[in-house]
Amino acid sequence: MTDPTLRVRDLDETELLARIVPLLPSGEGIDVGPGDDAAVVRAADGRFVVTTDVLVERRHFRREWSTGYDVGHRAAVQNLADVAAMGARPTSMVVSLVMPDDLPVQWVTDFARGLADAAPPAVVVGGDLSGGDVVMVSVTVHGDLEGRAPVLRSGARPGDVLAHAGTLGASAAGLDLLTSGAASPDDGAPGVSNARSPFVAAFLRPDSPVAAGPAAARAGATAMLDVSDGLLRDAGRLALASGTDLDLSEGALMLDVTALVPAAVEVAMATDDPDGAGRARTWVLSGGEDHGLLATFPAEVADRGLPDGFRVIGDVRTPGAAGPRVLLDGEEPEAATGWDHFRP
Ligand SMILES: Nc1ncnc2c1ncn2[C@@H]1O[C@H](COP(=O)(O)OP(=O)(O)O)[C@@H](O)[C@H]1O
Ligand SMILES: Cc1ncc(C[n+]2csc(CCOP(=O)(O)OP(=O)(O)O)c2C)c(N)n1
Ligand SMILES: [Mg+2]
Repeated sequence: MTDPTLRVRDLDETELLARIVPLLPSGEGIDVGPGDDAAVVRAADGRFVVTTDVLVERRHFRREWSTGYDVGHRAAVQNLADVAAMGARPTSMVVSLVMPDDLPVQWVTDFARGLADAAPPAVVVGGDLSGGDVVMVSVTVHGDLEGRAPVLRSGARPGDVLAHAGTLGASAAGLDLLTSGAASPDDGAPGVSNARSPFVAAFLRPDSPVAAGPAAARAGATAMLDVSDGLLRDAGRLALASGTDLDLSEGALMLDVTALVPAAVEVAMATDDPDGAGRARTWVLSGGEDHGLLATFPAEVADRGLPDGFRVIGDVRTPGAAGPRVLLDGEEPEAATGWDHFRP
């Protein structure tokens, strides 16, 4: 265990890297890993998938709530989900970390451990360190299409089924539990938080069904994306790209809503809100950061059986005069809200 009083400013960059790099996952297919000016990674397919996302302190996480381990885990998962949503297998990632100089070194090594636990099947081949006023993480992940066509957002066709793999609303429930003060994350072991509430855990360390992405592609998924900003908002993006309507079934989402009712009641009690249970439905429809996979499949594929983890939550329809949009049991939802960085 690192001395908890040791700060990033007590070490130089080389010493800090010497503590981080041995913790990172390495593996096959890498000709040059961390330590040179750049990495060299083999790309068997002749193409590679690449995606990047940032996490910014106070915008995506708070250090009072998230340990370094949590942030490392989340940074990996958020990016792996984007590769999976193309139908690809994640292979390698580069990770950049900006941090204030009073950040404990233990936070940084916990970050590396969280990253290492969530990254597989991807390995870490490099990154960058810099000082800054807040903690900021940028991850770029590469993926292997294994000879298949990528699964785009634009391929849904009327008659396809709409399916989802992963959880819906649990992360948003966890965020509201923490924001309202109904739950606290500090009941875990130091370093690796061990939140007692499964919802808080879902928020701090989301779990994306990464292997379901390539499985969906192999099964013939026509379109796919990961749900980061909320089901209605992200489904709207898929509908627009495909030029179709997507009709969600309220009944198919009932179990997701029911699972969140205990959390909704806790938040309602903490905030004196009489419409407590209504929150559960809002979390399912508009909560983000669960990083489940939303995909469309031809009806024949659904008849034969969808890949593991996927279940039908709606269908794809010819758009009406209003243009491509998302419906709930055939009706326009009251408010298609979700996360937007510039118009919250
Ligand atoms: N600064 C940027 N420069 C170029 N392309 C960008 C930039 N920011 C976002 N994009 C692209 O816009 C699309 C949507 O981004 P985003 O909403 O972050 O996707 P996701 O939710 O999958 O992470 C992606 O294809 C992304 O690569
Ligand atoms: C402290 C804090 N407040 C609010 C949120 C909620 N939140 C922040 S970003 C976001 C949406 C997903 O992030 P984004 O950067 O849009 O990811 P992308 O769509 O690019 O994958 C949500 C729901 C949070 N995670 N942490
Ligand atoms: Mg993004």
